[in-house]
Amino acid sequence: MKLRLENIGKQYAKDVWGVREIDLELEAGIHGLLGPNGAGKSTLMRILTTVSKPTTGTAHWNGTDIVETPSVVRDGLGYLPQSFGVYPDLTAEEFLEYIAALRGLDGETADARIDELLALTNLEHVRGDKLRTFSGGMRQRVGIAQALVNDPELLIVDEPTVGLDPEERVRFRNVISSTANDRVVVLSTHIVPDVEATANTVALLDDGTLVTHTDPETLVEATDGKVYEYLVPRDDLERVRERYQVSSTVQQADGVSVRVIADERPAPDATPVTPTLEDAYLHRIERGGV
Ligand SMILES: Nc1ncnc2c1ncn2[C@@H]1O[C@H](COP(=O)(O)OP(=O)(O)OP(=O)(O)O)[C@@H](O)[C@H]1O
Repeated sequence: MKLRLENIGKQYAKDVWGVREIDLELEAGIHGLLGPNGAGKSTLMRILTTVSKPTTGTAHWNGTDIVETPSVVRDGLGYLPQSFGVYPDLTAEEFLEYIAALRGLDGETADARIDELLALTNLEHVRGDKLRTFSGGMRQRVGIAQALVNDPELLIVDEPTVGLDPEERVRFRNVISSTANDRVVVLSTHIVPDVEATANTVALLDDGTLVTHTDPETLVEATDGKVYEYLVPRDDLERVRERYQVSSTVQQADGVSVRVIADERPAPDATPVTPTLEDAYLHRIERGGV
């Protein structure tokens, strides 16, 4: 199972490229497509889902060109778009039955699959409830269930946790984690913890180009020795921000504790700390030339 992109570029207008020169190889597992707004994630997802054609390069799914033969992707694709419309008057079960029918599953197979998916997404207890009564997080879990109805080899999930509360976010990540067996999952997001909790690899996009594609540990290791914490007077915070990439701040009685990414110790009393994926992300995005 392999998705292979070579030199993929998408040009929207003269001098306007959504993505450029993307080389990427994705095998079974969860792959976080991470980048700030405007980095090119949606552009790349549209190409992967065959909604849009690349201007340059080639994309192959298991060796078949997806531009020439989009059906190789479409037939085995599960997709959860950013804004997932639901039918408010259907129950969760009815909605999944409807999707299963659209996907051509026979009644018996559909029933078994829907039971399985409702269990996977922790929605068994509300299977008979109308979707209008569901929270945002529950809807997203229905979204994942519908994307998995045909047991797709390629699952694409676009910004799935936006607008969810922290508890739902964790729940959703757990569901995503349990879907990765024997399929390629592409999780597009600008929320680093989503990727930290689930992804086997991270493809970092910035300004339309691929900054790096590696596993999260390697990405974090590359930031080793470059993250510091120290206390600054409140009035100095702006100066620190101008000089360094600030990963976080914590207000304290005697000033602000800042966490910065810096190639050298930013102040005599700054303590080196263990980097997180968020630190590594900021480090690479900054280096990517913001
Ligand atoms: N239809 C379009 N016409 C012109 N420019 C576009 C079009 N779609 C996207 N772009 C530009 O391409 C670049 C990448 O956009 P894209 O939507 O792929 O980024 P993104 O990473 O998905 O960001 P977001 O999270 O904000 O959707 C941006 O500079 C955007 O303005």
